[in-house]
Amino acid sequence: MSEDVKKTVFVKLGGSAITHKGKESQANLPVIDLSSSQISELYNDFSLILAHGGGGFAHPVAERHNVSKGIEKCKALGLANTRMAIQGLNSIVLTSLLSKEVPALTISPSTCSEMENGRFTDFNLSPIHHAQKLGAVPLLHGDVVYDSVKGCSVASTEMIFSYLSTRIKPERIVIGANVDGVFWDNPDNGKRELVEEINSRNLEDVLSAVEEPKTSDVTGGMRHKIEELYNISKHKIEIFIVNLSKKNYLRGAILGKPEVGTRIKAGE
Ligand SMILES: Nc1ncnc2c1ncn2[C@@H]1O[C@H](COP(=O)(O)OP(=O)(O)OP(=O)(O)O)[C@@H](O)[C@H]1O
Ligand SMILES: C=C(C)CCOP(=O)(O)O
Repeated sequence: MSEDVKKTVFVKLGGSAITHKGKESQANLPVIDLSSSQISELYNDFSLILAHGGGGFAHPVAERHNVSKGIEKCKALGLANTRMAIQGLNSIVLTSLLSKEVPALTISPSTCSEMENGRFTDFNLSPIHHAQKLGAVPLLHGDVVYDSVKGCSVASTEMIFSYLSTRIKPERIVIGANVDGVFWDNPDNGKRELVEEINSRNLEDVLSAVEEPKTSDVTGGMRHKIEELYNISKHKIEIFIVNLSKKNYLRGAILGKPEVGTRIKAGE
């Protein structure tokens, strides 16, 4: 397929799936490998921009060092420790992708972006474009970024996607997690039911069904994810949350036809 007809798809490998989030620094290697295999089948047909979250590697370290409160609280050592934790996970994800012959190139947002009070004000896209020009697949990750007000801020993958999506305009965004999508409790039958689509009619109800994170999560867990993604979907970008632990769910979502998952679609 020629470069100009390839559709851009952003893919997040969520920390809830690629790590054991309740334990510190434990990667879920089978899920990482399963994701890498599906990416390996598809990366030639799409212009993929990959990213991964912090999971049980970065979130506990960031929390311990109060990184979200800025440099006065966390000091350079807290910032450095958190970046080391995310880089540790990045190296595991990269090893898996390369083992499946996906030419992934890590681009750390902390080296090419800037924030102001927790929102991106600048993100140099050249490293992403250069990687793509060379036939490589950019691999970003949640990170700790220089902040002109707080000194440093934690940037979630969803915040990164939000900023990038107004500039790169992906066809769709796929968020992989350890759940089939977003659930709500059905009071009629007492069961948890998958929300097939989050839209303007049910957004508030869905948000009230979201539970507070049970493990360390400095970026706000599922609630933050839904809020950021809902805002991105206002730009007519298709968004799916799918389960990375299930065979071929990621593949289906990248192709735009997820077997099971939650679609986020503003405006209806
Ligand atoms: N209503 C809900 N439906 C589905 N999952 C929910 C709900 N409420 C809370 N959750 C939790 O949200 C978690 C996924 O969100 P989380 O932010 O941990 O994912 P992630 O993006 O993969 O993680 P990371 O930020 O580390 O990359 C699930 O493991 C689940 O426990
Ligand atoms: C905790 C850090 C450094 C990254 C958080 O990124 P996320 O897991 O995508 O929210």
